[in-house]
Order: sequence, then C-alpha cells, then structure tokens
Amino acid sequence: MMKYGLIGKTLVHSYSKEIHEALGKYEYNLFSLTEKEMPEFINARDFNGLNVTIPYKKAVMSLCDEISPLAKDIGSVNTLYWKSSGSGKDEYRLIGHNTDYEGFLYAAKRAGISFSDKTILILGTGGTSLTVCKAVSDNNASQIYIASRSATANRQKAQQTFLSCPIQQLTYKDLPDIAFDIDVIINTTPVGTYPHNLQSIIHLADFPRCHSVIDVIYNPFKTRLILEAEKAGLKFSNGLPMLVAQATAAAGYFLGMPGTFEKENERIISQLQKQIRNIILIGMPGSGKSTIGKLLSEQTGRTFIDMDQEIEKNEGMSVSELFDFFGEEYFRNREKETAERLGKKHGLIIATGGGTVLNPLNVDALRQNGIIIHIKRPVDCLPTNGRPLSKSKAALYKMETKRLPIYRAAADITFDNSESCSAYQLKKRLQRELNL
Ligand SMILES: Nc1ncnc2c1ncn2[C@@H]1O[C@H](COP(=O)(O)OP(=O)(O)O)[C@@H](O)[C@H]1O
Ligand SMILES: O=C(O)C1=C[C@@H](OP(=O)(O)O)[C@@H](O)[C@H](O)C1
Ligand SMILES: [Mg+2]
Repeated sequence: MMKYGLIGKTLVHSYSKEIHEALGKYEYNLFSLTEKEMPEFINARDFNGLNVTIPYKKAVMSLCDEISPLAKDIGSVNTLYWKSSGSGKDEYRLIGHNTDYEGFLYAAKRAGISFSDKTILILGTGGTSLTVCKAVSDNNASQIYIASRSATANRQKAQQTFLSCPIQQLTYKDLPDIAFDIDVIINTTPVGTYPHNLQSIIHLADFPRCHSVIDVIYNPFKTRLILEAEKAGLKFSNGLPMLVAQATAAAGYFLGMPGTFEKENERIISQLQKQIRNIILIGMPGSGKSTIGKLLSEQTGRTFIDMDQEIEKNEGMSVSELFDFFGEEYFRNREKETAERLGKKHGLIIATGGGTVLNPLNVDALRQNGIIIHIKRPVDCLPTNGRPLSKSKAALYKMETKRLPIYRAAADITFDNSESCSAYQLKKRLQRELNL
C-alpha cells in the first residue's frame, strides 16, 4: 500500500487531502498523532511521503536521516520524502525538507508582490514567520521587522539564520515607530482564523506606505487585513495559494520529480476557491434574490439560505411583523447577527435582504468568504406588496437612488434580471451567464 498523508496533532479538517488528490497520483490521508505516537509513526518508516504540520515541524527533524540545507536554515520541516542512498543497493534515506518556503514565494509572485529593496513587516514569530523571513531575505528585502507580543522570542534564531538582511524584533506596541517605513506586511499569526473571524492585530490605515499584504490564513478566505488591503486597492494574497503550492511542491519530492506539479497550482486554487466560497446575492427588495438563490442551489447542489427566512425562523415572526412590533432597528440587529454567523461558513448560497449591505460591517462579514452578486431589476418590475419598505413605486425609486451606489460598490458581479421570464428560462440564463 502506498501511504501518503499529513501528520499533525488535531487535524479536524485540512484541505491537504483535496489538494494532493486533485493531482490524481495517490491517495492522501490525515494522521492525527499524539506526541508519543508521532516518533513511533515516523520510526516505523512505513510511508512513501508525508507532510508535517503544527506542532511537529521541528520535532520531526531529529527523526530524519538528512535535513535539506533550506530546512536547516529555516529550522522547520514540512515534507518528508525518500532519496536513494546512492549505494547501488535498495537503500533509501529519509529527507526532511521545507516546501512552505516555495509555497510562500509562489503566492507572492502570483500576487505581483516583490520584496527587493523593500522594508517588510512580519507579524508573528512562529514557524511560518521563520520561513517567511528567510524567503524575503533571500529575495533582497532591505529591512525586516518582526513584531510579536513580546520582542525576545526567536530573536537569536532569526539573527543567526538571516544574516543577509538586517532584522529587528519589536512588540506590537512599538509599531507606530516604524509604521511609516513599511512597504509590505505579512501576517503569519493565527489571529483572525476561524472561528475568530474579522480580528486583526493591525489596521492598514496606520501604514500609509504599505502597498502589498500577504496573510497566510485561508479560513476565512479574506481576513480583516486582506479585506482592508482589497478595499485600499493594494496587492494582496491570502493563504490558499501558499497552501496549494507547498502541497504540489511536496508531491514533486514524494514522486522523485521536483517542480513537476507547479503547473497544476492555478487549476487547484480555482477548484478550491469555488468549493470554499459562498455566493452572496444582493439587490433591491423584490429584484429576485430569493428566487435566483433557489435556482442556483438546484443548479450547483449547494445549500441555499435566505437571510430573511433565517431571521423569521429564529424569531418566530414574519419580517413585516418584526418591523411592526419591534421596529426596523431590531430587525437590522438580527440581520447583522445573521450576516456574522453565515459569513463564517463555506459553500453556501445566501440571499440577503435588500437592506443588508447598507451596513458596511455586514458587507465585510459576507465578503470574507463570499463572492457578491448584485441582482439588478428595474424598479417598474419590483413588487409593492408584502415588504415593509416597498409600499409604493415612489418609495422604491427613492430607495434605488440611495442604494444603487452601495450595491455597486459591494458587488463583484452584476446579474441583469431585467427580463421577465419563467423560472426555467431564468435558470438557463444563470447557467449561461454565471460560471458558478
Ligand atoms: N426574471 C424574472 N421574471 C419574472 N419574475 C421575476 C423575475 N425575477 C424575480 N421575479 C419575481 O419577483 C418577485 C420577487 O422576487 P424575490 O426572489 O422574492 O426577490 P427578493 O428576494 O430579491 O426580494 C417574485 O415573485 C419573483 O418570482
Ligand atoms: O430592502 C430592505 O431594506 C428589506 C428587504 C427585505 O428583503 P428582500 O430584499 O428579500 O425583499 C427584508 O429584508 C426587509 O423587509 C428589509
Ligand atoms: Mg428575498
């Protein structure tokens, strides 16, 4: 049996299985191991290739026959593979290597981010920080600042390893002193990872020279830091390209043909992106969000959630009743909670209420894992019954003037739903025009 997989401590869900298996070369499994089991597992040497994740990236090093010079410099191993001993006999040596380095540089290149002559701020001092530090130093960064809660951690290690570029460690409290010098920011901390979505150590507005941001987090797809970078029009990358590229690089080593699978990266990134992301429908009340959401759900097999119906279910009352009994503000607060909760999830189709995206916090919550589609339908076609804010055409015209710029700004795509047609025809158009 060929055995490939990922070892770590608690591997509840990892995209690594999907990424490796997308190459179609081998089965890949997740092995959750305790501290006691981990060395036994490696020493049994009953595997063809392994990736290593937290907390064993350092601990596996002493169990290998050889550590690649790069992994030695970084001080962490994420890939174990076999190399012929060269003795002519059927003997193999266990090599520990680091493909996170390659994955990180792939992500940067893909986003058009360069480190040459740049001042770099790295948030965090863990294993990924060491990898990133080495990668930017090797790519001619002019100065690296490494920030953490306490400045002493890892200082010695960093200075020993990355002599080619000056490095300074500081605490988050010291950041204002250097904020105006920073060109590139890289987050290697887990701050903002699910379920602590939308948290961030820093705000980009405090770094006016910064033009590029990389966050190694991929759940959520866009952290607060990435959302800010996107809004400010900076270059940015989330952690998914790095995750995919380190995996395909590892596959090359497993199969004795390094570099072979880099050309598969984009296909796998877009496959995962499609699978992970939510589809968010926004637009005027009655424009067809709920109708289209249901049709897209039939088309894609994804779960459909209508935010208004979620609120009605939880409150035991219709939206109109909620407006009548408790007022609009009460409804908007329930809507905000619903956006926060659903926005953290993956693979859903979500029909918002017409007013959801008026609150920028809701846009962030929905955007972090979602692609936003504006459903556009002429006011003349919108219903004027059943909805508390759609009492007359005049009210709808006024509303559209105010909201259209907000819908436009929030949307990634617009779907023109002007044509009145049957559900069957609408479904055909969705299939043809939205490649979801
Ligand atoms: N392209 C279309 N052709 C005909 N009727 C439509 C079209 N799109 C939406 N409708 C109708 O408009 C009404 C409002 O649609 P709905 O999906 O409830 O809107 P929303 O969820 O955006 O408020 C529904 O009766 C729906 O069938
Ligand atoms: O536009 C709005 O402010 C509203 C739209 C409604 O949803 P639909 O857009 O599905 O009608 C519903 O959330 C509520 O009545 C408020
Ligand atoms: Mg609706």
